[in-house]
Amino acid sequence: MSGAALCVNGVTWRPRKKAPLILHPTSFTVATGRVLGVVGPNGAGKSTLLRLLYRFQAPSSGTIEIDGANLWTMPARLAAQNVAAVLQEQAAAFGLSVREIVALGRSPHLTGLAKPGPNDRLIVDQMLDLLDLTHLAHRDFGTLSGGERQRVMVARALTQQPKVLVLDEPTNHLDIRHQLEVLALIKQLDLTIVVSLHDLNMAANICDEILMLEDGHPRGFGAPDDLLTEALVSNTFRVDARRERLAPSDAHHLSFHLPTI
Ligand SMILES: Nc1ncnc2c1ncn2[C@@H]1O[C@H](COP(=O)(O)OP(=O)(O)OP(=O)(O)O)[C@@H](O)[C@H]1O
Repeated sequence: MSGAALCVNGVTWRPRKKAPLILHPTSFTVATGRVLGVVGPNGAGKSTLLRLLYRFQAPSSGTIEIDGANLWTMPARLAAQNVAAVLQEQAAAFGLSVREIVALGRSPHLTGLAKPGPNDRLIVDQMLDLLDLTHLAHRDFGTLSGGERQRVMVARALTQQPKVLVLDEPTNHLDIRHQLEVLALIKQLDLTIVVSLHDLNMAANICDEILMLEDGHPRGFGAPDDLLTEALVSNTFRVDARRERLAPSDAHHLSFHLPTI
């Protein structure tokens, strides 16, 4: 797998013509293999932006390019070879096993009515192993816990071998161990990644750049240490944010308190 440059130029989104904008003009570039974190309070527009990136809803204006190719004018199959997504809410896939769900990730790579070949099966096995799912391969997806389902969806997205991986709150439902594993995986993947996260310390830890959204407006873009200042975090989230350095790593750590009146 290898990443691609993602270039977002002035995208906006509104649910219908003449409705107020939910996402105001937003532009940024993610270089090949970098991890962009999208953060902001509830209702800031994080999922709305992500939906434009995995071709679920079209931008009302602006363009999204992957290595210079317009994501929204390329054929759907090509788009699916370029971008995979892991979403917060997964439709229950009744009757399908874990292995069958993960194997669905190969669909954009199969031509016509072609059946999966040995290479496709090998990729599925590798991703089941990577996400610690081999022992669950034959279980009905509908019987899994929330965290197990989340790992299946990450495995399916990786089986798609995309260039850009979009993850909406990927650590929801995961216990601490599996959170750390999914975050370590995100850090180590040779892909371009856009991930929305509520935990700002987690975002600072795994992201190369952060985009801060508030009320559908981009409020800042930059390296975590530069962007996540006490002032920006306090103003955007309406809290008192303190930033200190942790020993012995010397990494920044944010803590939050309700403002005293
Ligand atoms: N189809 C729609 N029609 C009208 N409003 C919408 C639609 N989709 C989203 N919104 C509104 O747009 C705003 C942004 O929603 P979005 O889900 O993108 O926020 P978010 O930053 O992902 O929030 P959260 O952290 O709570 O998941 C919210 O106020 C939401 O109610």
